[in-house]
Amino acid sequence: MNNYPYPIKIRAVWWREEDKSICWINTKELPFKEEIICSSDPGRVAKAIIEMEIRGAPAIGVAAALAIASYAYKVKTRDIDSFYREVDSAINILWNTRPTAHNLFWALRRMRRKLHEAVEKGVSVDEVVEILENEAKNIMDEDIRANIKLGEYGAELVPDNSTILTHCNAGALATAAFGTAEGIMRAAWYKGKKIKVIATETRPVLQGARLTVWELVKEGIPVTLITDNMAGYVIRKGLVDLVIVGADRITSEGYVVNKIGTYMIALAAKRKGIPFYVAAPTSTIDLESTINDIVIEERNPDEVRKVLEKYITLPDVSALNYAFDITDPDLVTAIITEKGVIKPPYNENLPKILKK
Ligand SMILES: CSC[C@H]1O[C@H](OP(=O)(O)O)[C@H](O)[C@@H]1O
Repeated sequence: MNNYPYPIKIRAVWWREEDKSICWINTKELPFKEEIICSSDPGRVAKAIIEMEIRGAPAIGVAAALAIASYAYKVKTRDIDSFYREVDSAINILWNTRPTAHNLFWALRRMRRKLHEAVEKGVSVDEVVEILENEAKNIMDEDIRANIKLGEYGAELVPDNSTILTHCNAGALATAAFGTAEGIMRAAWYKGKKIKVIATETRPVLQGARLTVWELVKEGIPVTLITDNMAGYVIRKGLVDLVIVGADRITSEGYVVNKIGTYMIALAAKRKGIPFYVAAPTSTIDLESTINDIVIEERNPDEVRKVLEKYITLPDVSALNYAFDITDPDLVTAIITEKGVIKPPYNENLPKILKK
């Protein structure tokens, strides 16, 4: 299952064989505390996703799949119809955690399909449990391999001695391992390219300051932290050679849904004439969706009113908290996936690459 071509130093979520549970690093506590939590309770995993202990589109999908496989071991009934109902209700709990990342629904559809197919075949509960475990582990392993593959494709686009700006965290802490945007940085670094990274802090949850900085320091990759509102100036000043970000959903037209603030960075990159790359496994791409189907998660406004749980404004002031924004296809230089680098026109080229 393993033998990956690069060292896997950080994982966001993983399977614990001894008790068939899902484990995760609680990203809310990073960078100052590395807390590991394990559970077989889909409700507890759902809470972890909602409260962003587990976050990042691919990581959310892998976590949901592992949670279903783990819960299946704990269901007591041997009656297949009751078993189906219990596992299906667990899928619904995880389905309703966060609305934007396509990977969550992509992973849960795979688990539900395996469950349905197995029950239709009339296999025993024990056999269904094993099928679900295998599917969840495949989803996790496929994610890691996809990140490594897209990392290698992307590394070819990274000039030696270049400075990459990234937003939020699309790293090992947003995926099963290795990362997407940070996966490209890792692959380039392992291939000996002398890269530097500028990471935005990424208000309000500070994924950049807390997670991307922590990840890149652990890898020994030079990283400089900036505030979100510095991004435009450092690009204008010529300190950035290329931008690489992750994605939570990519529509059939090539609209990219990503962390709030991505759109402004894409506009600045376009104005400066530097490449703006989006790194995402194909599990992020939803060819069935258009811009009209995008749901932008609105989170608790207190995340905006506070920094690290301390109010920075009047507690009852009105506040908006959009977790994501939408970047137009014409601002995206290329979409880098495990199946290759996709160039515009995306509405034509996305289907071609996904059929490969
Ligand atoms: C590798 S995709 C990571 C993607 O997910 C993040 O959002 P969140 O931290 O709210 O889950 C962000 O949009 C990243 O680009």
